[in-house]
Amino acid sequence: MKVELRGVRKVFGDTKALDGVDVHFEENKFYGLLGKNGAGKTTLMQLLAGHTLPTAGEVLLDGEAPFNNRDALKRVCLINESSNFKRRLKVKDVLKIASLFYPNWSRETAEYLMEKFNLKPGMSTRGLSKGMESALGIIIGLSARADVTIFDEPYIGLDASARYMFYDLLLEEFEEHPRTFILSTHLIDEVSRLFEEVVVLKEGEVLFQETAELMIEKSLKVSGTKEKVDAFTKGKTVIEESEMMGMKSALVYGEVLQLEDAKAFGLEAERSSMQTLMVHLTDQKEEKYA
Ligand SMILES: Nc1ncnc2c1ncn2[C@@H]1O[C@H](COP(=O)(O)OP(=O)(O)OP(=O)(O)O)[C@@H](O)[C@H]1O
Repeated sequence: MKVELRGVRKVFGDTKALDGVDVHFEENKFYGLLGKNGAGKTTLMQLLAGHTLPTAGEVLLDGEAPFNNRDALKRVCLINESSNFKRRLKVKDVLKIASLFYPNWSRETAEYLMEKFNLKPGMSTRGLSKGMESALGIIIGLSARADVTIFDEPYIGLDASARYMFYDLLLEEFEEHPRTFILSTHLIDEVSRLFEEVVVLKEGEVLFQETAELMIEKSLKVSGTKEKVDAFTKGKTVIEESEMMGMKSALVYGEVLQLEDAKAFGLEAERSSMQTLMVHLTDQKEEKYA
């Protein structure tokens, strides 16, 4: 399923949640949707899932708007931060309802994941802990096998080992039953190995859309004497630097840079993590590194 937003604006009162967003998501690719708090990630995902209408512009799933479009919505599954199952239902009833809505629903996957997350069919949704609620959301998201599967920080309350199990399950599902995954998270380094492509939002706009590999190859953290670091970084875009007693380190971003080039300068050099890059790129006042 081809997914795109064209010139999308979404305004809430005086707040521009999205402001002229053009972005596309290809079939069967794994995307990270990143940005600081309030950047517009949830708004974008809700537009894709047809939960709301854009103020201007178009949201298109295979050329059709998802809002009020039952056929399109059956092919998209959005799992939120905490799905908040407010009604008094049993876990098995929630799964039954989901299975009736999503045409590609996999009962085997649901059963397998229930075991993995230790959820029992007879449990009442009211009595679930935050982590169990998140697990139930994840079970629905993966068992639905929707062409476009979107997770908006779905791990609230899950401990580290359950989160890593979730990432492994995502990878397993992606390999065995490819579909488009869009995952929004602030725990970037935990999951960045899964991303093929990254869409970064900043203040309601797309800062960039890039392959994860290229994003990392465009970063270089160098350290050494101030003199050598300054000589190496001259003419390059430094997004973060620090100095102490004549020694300096700098994070450079923007063009594909080789570790060997920095080492030939007598510097220590390494790639940045995606999380560190995101912190500095989205904190920049001007987008001078594009
Ligand atoms: N229903 C709403 N009513 C009013 N303002 C809203 C509403 N939904 C979102 N906003 C505002 O739109 C902006 C973007 O919010 P959004 O939730 O999309 O950001 P986000 O990137 O998902 O943030 P976070 O990482 O904190 O979840 C914020 O300023 C937010 O306050």
